[in-house]
Amino acid sequence: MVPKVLTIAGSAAQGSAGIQADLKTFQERDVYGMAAITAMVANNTITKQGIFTHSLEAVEAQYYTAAEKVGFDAVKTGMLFTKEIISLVAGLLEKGPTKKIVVDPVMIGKMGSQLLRDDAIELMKEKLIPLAWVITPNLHEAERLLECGPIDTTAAMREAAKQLYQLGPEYVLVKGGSLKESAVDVLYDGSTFTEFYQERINTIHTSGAGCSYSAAITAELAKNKPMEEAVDTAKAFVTAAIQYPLDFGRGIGSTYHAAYRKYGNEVTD
Ligand SMILES: Nc1ncnc2c1ncn2[C@@H]1O[C@H](COP(=O)(O)OP(=O)(O)O)[C@@H](O)[C@H]1O
Ligand SMILES: Cc1ncc(COP(=O)(O)OP(=O)(O)O)c(N)n1
Repeated sequence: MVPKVLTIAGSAAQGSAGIQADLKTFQERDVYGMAAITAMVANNTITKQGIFTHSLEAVEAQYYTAAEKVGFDAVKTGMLFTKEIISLVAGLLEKGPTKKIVVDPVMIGKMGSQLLRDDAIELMKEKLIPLAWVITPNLHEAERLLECGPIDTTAAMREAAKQLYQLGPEYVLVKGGSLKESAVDVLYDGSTFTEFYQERINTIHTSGAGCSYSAAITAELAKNKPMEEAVDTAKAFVTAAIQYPLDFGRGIGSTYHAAYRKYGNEVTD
């Protein structure tokens, strides 16, 4: 039986991020993907149509449909948007079938949408992050969670990972996609740091990188891969997706989810 995974996240109508990125990634990584949609984001770099949330009842109903009919071996959360949705999702996952919970604390999209309300950050720290197997903040998200100044070196990322670990997850993965020199991510398990290094690829078309990375980690965890191996595979997957991006000719384009399958992970200049 193929491993089964659920994403609880927002829909990104333009296709590069959110639920759309998660499901494409799950398919590429050969796991059975399911989705409970929290909100619909109808924004891109050209047009801003808005964000439309689902009711709590609708989010819960989707969760139970996936959990009861199919079940899941790992789950990830993405855009949760409000305190109310965070509270609901934390309650569901606390009683859920697996501890393999990947929390991507999505806050602001690269196209400028606010995907988590400011007044929801505290609850995310209190209720959701302590349930996580791994959290995957980017540098901005780590700064907001810790209410600290700029995290812009690998030394600062290590310190941030240590402090975030105090919130209760089993692992912290701080993503350095916005570092100037290189794209290094730092994994911390409470005692050991592991760095995942990649030279910076010169492109603006990285929309969906974070979602696809955490979705790939979720897929590998569902296959019972240990955390380091899961992150290593996911890093190769997302690196290929960034190296062969989709440029739609207007604004920021998308990471390409099929790239790892088609071209492997040989990064060329
Ligand atoms: N230009 C780039 N070149 C290579 N890797 C990148 C680049 N931008 C982001 N990454 C990698 O993509 C993954 C997602 O990181 P990041 O872009 O920081 O997340 P988010 O999309 O949540 O902001 C990380 O592994 C990061 O190191
Ligand atoms: C609906 C929705 N969810 C999450 C994101 C953020 O995606 P991410 O891959 O972390 O980053 P960018 O897409 O902003 O590069 C999103 N944009 N939309």
